[in-house]
Amino acid sequence: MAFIELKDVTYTYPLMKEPALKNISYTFEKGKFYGIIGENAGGKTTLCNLLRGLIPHFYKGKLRGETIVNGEDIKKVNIDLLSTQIGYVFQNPFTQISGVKKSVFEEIAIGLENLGVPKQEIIDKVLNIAKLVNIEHLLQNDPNALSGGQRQRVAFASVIAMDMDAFVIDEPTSQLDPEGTAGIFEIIHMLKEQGKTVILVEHKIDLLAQYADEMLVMHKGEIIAGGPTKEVLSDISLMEKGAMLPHTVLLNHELNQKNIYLDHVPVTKDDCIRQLRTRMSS
Ligand SMILES: Nc1ncnc2c1ncn2[C@@H]1O[C@H](COP(=O)(O)OP(=O)(O)OP(=O)(O)O)[C@@H](O)[C@H]1O
Repeated sequence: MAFIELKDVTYTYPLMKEPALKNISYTFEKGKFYGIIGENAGGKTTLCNLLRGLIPHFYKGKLRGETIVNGEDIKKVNIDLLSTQIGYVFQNPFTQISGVKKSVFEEIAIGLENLGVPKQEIIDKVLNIAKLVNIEHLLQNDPNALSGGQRQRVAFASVIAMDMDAFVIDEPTSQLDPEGTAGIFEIIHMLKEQGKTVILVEHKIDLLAQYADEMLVMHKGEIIAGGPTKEVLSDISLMEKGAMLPHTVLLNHELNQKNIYLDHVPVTKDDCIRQLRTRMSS
């Protein structure tokens, strides 16, 4: 079932000549996990701003085409209502932290309080999420005195605490080490298992390849490839347009140069190992 439909959308920020998004058409279905990749300044964050309704409700500029959310044109959708349906984890965790709360606990609880959730339910939810995101030990700390990685976890926790239908998440692991990154991916995967729609901008392509149902590749404001993850990431030519591809796809390419061919292009490590084992034992 379609959740967000983009129909030939072109968007130009105020005072800019070049559009940041060009002729974008794509359908995001309910309950799927979408990964967005592409070169720097390719338009990924701008696409997130559109999906979350910040374009056109917050960012003005020139917008052409249609964005349909749950069957309704986004121009007519109430942005406050939308913010209770689609959670947005911003790229910069410093933007997300409210700056007005004295403890991490209060920071995570802020959205739930605004929704009028009963006090005991708020406490249970915050403790639960803090455990999931591994920030229990920070709950009494000042949110403004956290490291970048800690802020990123708190920002992420405060959004997923809201238990929305969909999440637009822009580079949630940029400040995290491999262990922290793997933890965030596990939680995102869990959200998907709960039937949530997840749209994730991320540079860590090997993890995206493992979890995402569909991938979109952006280049100069356009979606140059979009569809099932395996199909999209098998296309080695995307590297010429600045897209990072999984290491296994690069390895497969090297093997092909030496006339060694696997059954299909492996986009995950497990698939690659399986295929190599089969080949070596035959
Ligand atoms: N608020 C803004 N006002 C004017 N131009 C902007 C604004 N935000 C982004 N842009 C421009 O829009 C284009 C797309 O930027 P965007 O941040 O969406 O790309 P991105 O793919 O998310 O990049 P990155 O990977 O570096 O985060 C860039 O040319 C950028 O300079």
